[in-house]
Amino acid sequence: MRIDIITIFPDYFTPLDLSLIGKARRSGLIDVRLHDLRRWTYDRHHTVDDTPYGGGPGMVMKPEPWGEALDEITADADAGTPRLILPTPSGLPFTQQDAVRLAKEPWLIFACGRYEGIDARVAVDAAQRMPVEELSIGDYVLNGGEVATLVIVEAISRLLPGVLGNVESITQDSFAPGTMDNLVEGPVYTKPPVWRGHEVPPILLSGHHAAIDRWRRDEALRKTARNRPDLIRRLDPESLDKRDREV
Ligand SMILES: COc1ccc2nc(C(=O)O)sc2c1
Repeated sequence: MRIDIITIFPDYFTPLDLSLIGKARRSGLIDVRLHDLRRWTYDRHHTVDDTPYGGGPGMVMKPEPWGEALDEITADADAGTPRLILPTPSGLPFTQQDAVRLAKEPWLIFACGRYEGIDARVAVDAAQRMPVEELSIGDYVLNGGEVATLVIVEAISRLLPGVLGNVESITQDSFAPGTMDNLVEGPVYTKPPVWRGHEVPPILLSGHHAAIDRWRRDEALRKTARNRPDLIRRLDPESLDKRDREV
């Protein structure tokens, strides 16, 4: 997968050099390219923003640098057609299902807004040449799209074949499509079996894998009901067995 990130703060993305994603980049599994938006400005101050039409507080990102940046980056005709992701508080909620869907894309471009946002015509103009998605990582506002892009890129990249050593862990993730659809993970434990008087639930030491799987699902249902009743309401009743309904 190729990922282009356009930002006025490229240094925000040094975390993508670390850990499993950094390893995947070095092995060529993921091709991440950072672009400083100011490269497409030509005044002395490399201006990327201006006052909003209609008045109001703050500044809006000018369309010209974005248009030229997207033109140049997407001119790479051999790379196919990218999907443009615009992180914004007003976007559609980004979910694990979106991560699974976007992990199948060959080429993503992230446009990191700052200030009050990017001139709306940038998305309209880009949509004439590629799919465009406005996504939000949550009901709160950040100072820009960089942190949201880091979150989305990590959620997607970890699903790519070869990035995580243990593929099995993906299927047990919270929200993972399939058995964990709309469920959060229950508690996890490791050695020692007793720590400060706190015992690991004996079932986990029993070696009875079917019973352990059942216990884990029970705990996931309990934790989801406690912390995310909104997800419980979304559960497909058909996906619940008799035991699930008793939990
Ligand atoms: C101006 O660009 C922004 C500002 C805040 C913000 N908050 C996001 C979020 O997903 O919460 S994305 C995003 C982009």
